[in-house]
Amino acid sequence: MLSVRDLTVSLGPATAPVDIVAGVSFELAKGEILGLVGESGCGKSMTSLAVMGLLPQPGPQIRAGRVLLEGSDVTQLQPWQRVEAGHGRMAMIFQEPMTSLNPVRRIGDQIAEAVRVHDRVSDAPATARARELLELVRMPDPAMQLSAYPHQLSGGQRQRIMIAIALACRPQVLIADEPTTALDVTIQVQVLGLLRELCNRLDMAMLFITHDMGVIAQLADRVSVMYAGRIVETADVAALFGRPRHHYTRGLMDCMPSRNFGARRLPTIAGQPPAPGTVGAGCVFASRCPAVREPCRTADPPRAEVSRGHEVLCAFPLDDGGPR
Ligand SMILES: Nc1ncnc2c1ncn2[C@@H]1O[C@H](COP(=O)(O)OP(=O)(O)OP(=O)(O)O)[C@@H](O)[C@H]1O
Repeated sequence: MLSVRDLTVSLGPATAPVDIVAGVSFELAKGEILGLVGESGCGKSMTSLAVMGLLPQPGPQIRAGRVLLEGSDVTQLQPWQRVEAGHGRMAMIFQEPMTSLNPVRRIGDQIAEAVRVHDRVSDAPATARARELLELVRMPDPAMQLSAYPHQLSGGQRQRIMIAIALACRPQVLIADEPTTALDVTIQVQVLGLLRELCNRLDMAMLFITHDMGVIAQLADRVSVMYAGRIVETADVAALFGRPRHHYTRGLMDCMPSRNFGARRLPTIAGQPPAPGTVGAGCVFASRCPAVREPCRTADPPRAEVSRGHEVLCAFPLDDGGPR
């Protein structure tokens, strides 16, 4: 459904670009959920905005690579140009629904507006579809919610409204950028359950961005781990959590509270990721890697398929990361 190949997003002039996303590739099949996980600043949001055609302007630019939606190259098209050209549909939801919802317009009007734009229908069918969308995202009493204002809803309900608006274009691919981070844990579980159900029911693919390994474990089918603008490991969720092969992935797992029950202090990965523009030759993780060897500091690591569907960007991957 979606194929991203060698995507590179850069800041600065073309003569001296600073890469904030460097050669990112992934594939997303119908109905599949791919988790994109990594610490703050590693380039998750820039990757998703580049895929959507929504990079902030002026600012970062796609310098290389391709975004293929059902085989059509949409790399340089704005979202509305994609729809007009019949290149399929993608939608995105963000962390804080209040920054996307208009506080002085009723929920029904905001959903119906999205329906009118995409389906080119008049007010009555748009409102009927808005109600259907509220039912689809399992809002209680949809008829009444149509006339509510955003401030009358809880955080979880507002995120359901954003999902309803995103579904108005009948997306083949939904990109969710930390949509549950601001919600408390019980509501988070409900919204994650809803997203999973919608992917199954609508055969919709989802790229789910988070810094939370626990959320990935609950929700995703496959996971890509990102570090300093690169995808360093991709695998099925079971393979990645059961047998991580990149030293960074192992480090992230070692930091998970659920794996350190009762510990007085959580382990950390010493050091900081390199700032964009300071990346030199060799592996980007070399300065923090507990297993670094001399070649890692000078030669770019190879991308190897260590088992079927399990890729790792490392010259000396872990081979003993069995179940822990
Ligand atoms: N509009 C912008 N202009 C210039 N640089 C930016 C812009 N937005 C982000 N960056 C930089 O690009 C890099 C990647 O940022 P990005 O927001 O994609 O990271 P992230 O992994 O999504 O982090 P977070 O989880 O904190 O959102 C960072 O170094 C960030 O400082």
